[in-house]
Amino acid sequence: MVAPGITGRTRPTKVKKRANAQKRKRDDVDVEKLEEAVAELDPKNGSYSEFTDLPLSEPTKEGLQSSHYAVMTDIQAKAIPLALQGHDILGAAKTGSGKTLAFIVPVLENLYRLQHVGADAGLGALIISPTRELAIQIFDVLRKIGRHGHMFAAGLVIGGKSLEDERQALSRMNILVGTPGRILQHMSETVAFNTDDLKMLVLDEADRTLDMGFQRDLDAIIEYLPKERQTLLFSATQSKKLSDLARLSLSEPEYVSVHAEDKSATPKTLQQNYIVCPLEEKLDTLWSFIQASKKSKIVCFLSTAKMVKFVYESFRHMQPGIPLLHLYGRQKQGSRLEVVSKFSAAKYSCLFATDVAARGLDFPAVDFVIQVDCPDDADTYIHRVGRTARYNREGRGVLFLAPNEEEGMLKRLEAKKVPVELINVRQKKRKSIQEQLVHMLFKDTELKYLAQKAFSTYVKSVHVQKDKEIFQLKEYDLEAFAASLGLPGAPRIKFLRKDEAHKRPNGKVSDAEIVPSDDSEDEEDGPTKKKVRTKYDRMFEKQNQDVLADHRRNMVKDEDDLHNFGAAAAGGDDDDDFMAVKRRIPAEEDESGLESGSEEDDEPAEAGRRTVKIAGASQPIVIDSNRREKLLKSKKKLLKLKDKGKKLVYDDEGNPHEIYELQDEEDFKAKGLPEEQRQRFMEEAKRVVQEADVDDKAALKARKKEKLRRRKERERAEAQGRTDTSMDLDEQEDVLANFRADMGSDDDDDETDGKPVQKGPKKWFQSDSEDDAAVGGGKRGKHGKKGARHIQEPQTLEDLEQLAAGLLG
Ligand SMILES: Nc1ncnc2c1ncn2[C@@H]1O[C@H](COP(=O)(O)OP(=O)(O)OP(=O)(O)O)[C@@H](O)[C@H]1O
Repeated sequence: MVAPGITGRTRPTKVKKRANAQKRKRDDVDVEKLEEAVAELDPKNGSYSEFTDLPLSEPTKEGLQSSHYAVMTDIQAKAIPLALQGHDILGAAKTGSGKTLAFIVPVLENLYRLQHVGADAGLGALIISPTRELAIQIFDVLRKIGRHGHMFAAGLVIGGKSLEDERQALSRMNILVGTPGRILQHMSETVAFNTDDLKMLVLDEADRTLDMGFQRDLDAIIEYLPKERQTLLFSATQSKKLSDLARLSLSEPEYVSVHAEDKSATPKTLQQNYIVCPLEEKLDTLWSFIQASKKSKIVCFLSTAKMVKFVYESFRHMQPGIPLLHLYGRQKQGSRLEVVSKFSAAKYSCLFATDVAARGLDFPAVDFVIQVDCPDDADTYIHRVGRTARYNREGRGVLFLAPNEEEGMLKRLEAKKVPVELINVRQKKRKSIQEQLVHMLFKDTELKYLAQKAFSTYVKSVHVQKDKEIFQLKEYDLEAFAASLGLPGAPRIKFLRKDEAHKRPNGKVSDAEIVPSDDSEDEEDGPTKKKVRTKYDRMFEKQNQDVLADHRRNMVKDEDDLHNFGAAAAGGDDDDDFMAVKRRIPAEEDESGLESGSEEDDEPAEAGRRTVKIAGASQPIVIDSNRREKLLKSKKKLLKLKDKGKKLVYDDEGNPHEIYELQDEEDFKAKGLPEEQRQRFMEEAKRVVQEADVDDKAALKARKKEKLRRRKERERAEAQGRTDTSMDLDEQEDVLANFRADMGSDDDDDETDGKPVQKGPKKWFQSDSEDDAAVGGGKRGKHGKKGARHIQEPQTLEDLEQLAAGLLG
């Protein structure tokens, strides 16, 4: 077996070539015999118990033997003979019962008998898994069994690697294991990837690969495949949905369900319990459980990636005395693989995971599966709990159910034949970690932010649950839940309808509004999904996130919110609901008095943030969201940003002084008694005003005279039949003055960068360029009136800055 995805193929030497040719001859003889023996198999009545009872090729037998597989499991004994004969199969068997070999063996054998081998043969079998980890695991089993003399080229395409490298190898592959997104990407982009001669399609975790999350990718993949092929579907929770069978064009499929008659849908060696635990006690209970089980291997399932990260990070800080690991879909490929291999190898460890680890993963010797957050449905429960008690080993599962989830979930489990028994938590042994969390969150802003995100994503995950008999958001005490995470209050969450979300001016739907389902985590390399930095990366880059944490009454408080909330709780159409986390701009950012509240909660910090110096504002203004930018475009808001201007007077040397400056005490005393000084000041002020009054009256008289003269002149001209459309200088001045007043500018604030600006009519006769600069690039007025300033709507941030400078400077 050669695996181009993992190891390179070496150039065959002459000796090797000869050996290969001899082997092929032997294989030809072998193949004929095998074909006859397979045709004689009696899958329905035959009592095959060991692999050696089946007509298998020598390389496969060797592979099985070297891996110490001798006795077949039930599903293997029933499914393999049927599959060898070319039947389509719907295989259902409990978790950990050996379904992987039930399809790996037929894949190797059927292609072997067809001699579908070598680069010219093209792709013979395609094995699809919903997650990368599971695909890797399947590929490992394939390699283990196929490495003893099989000549197939096998590859693994799961994303996270160079597309180009995979492309090179794809054209030579006979067997391919991969995730739907990446496979489809190659099918549509890699010319040399030819699936025309595909003989077998295998879907592991078939109910999952066929469900909504993968539907589009899978349907597109099937379009590329020949209709004449063998299809094998396996899962612990197999469905016989006719629509799925039609989609896959199965021909008279054999339904192999080996445990259908069993009393329980879960392994016999599995002990299953549940505890009733209010949301706000979950973390305390989990911590206390881990403390009491340090010499164990534990998998804890939580409903969202943020919750996984928060629990992992906070528990790690508290040094639990057992190695902790965490796994979720959007983790970097490298660390995901590292986590899986570390946990597989560990004797004692606790893994916090989303449902990305729920299916198929074969971690050896897991003692406990703790379902901290209630699973979406009974099938998810079965897969999660199936990470323990695999292949006849013992294991324990504990399900945490909030009081309101108990009845509904038990009903679902019973319907699926899952026996769970109630146990109680010893309250004396339960230690509260709330105080520690509060302390940690107080000291660590990033952890606090993570707690807030954990809270909001959890609430979202409950809100979008389909089964409203189990999940009723209003039944949870969210304020107490927030407190149990160490938060001072429940972050504000606003529920938006989808149409509302689309009403946003920029047409964007923020990250916070997009309700993440863990489905989307499972497989992230689809052609439509752009590879971005993980949210984890972004989160830790984000600074100043000292946010949220308002009181519960701020949550879901207005009528609309309650309406939406109620609709969802009443089992309304969930798909029509969107939610957004409302983030408050922290006090230190909000000193400008800008209206707070941003929905761009999860935007990358660097990408979304710009710092703008607004003229007249004492501090640079951080523009960290579209909303904030929009606010800055409002003239009113801009004025608020500006510092209050100071009145200055200038001495004869041109030095500025504040109007009221404190004098030196000695100088003050030297000028006489305060009352005398006041008198003198009043007299002086009176004299100045009187003088000014005389001047003003004279000026006014002169202006009136001049006005009168001009009017008379105009009338004379009119009487003589002359027309003059030019505007009176004084009238023009008035228009400008009014305009200026309309703009709300304050004459007293005429300072730019601390330099005084000359007052008086001169200002209104600036050159065009000066004028433009003063109004942020605004051109002359519509009617081309000289000097009249037309304010253009700012289009860009630069426009906005110039406008701000013009208005305030
Ligand atoms: N015939 C066999 N003899 C001994 N061990 C076996 C045999 N078949 C499978 N196993 C072992 O049983 C374990 C579970 O097998 P496998 O992962 O295929 O289970 P599964 O049915 O696919 O489980 P899940 O439903 O969780 O995906 C593996 O460790 C595998 O090596």
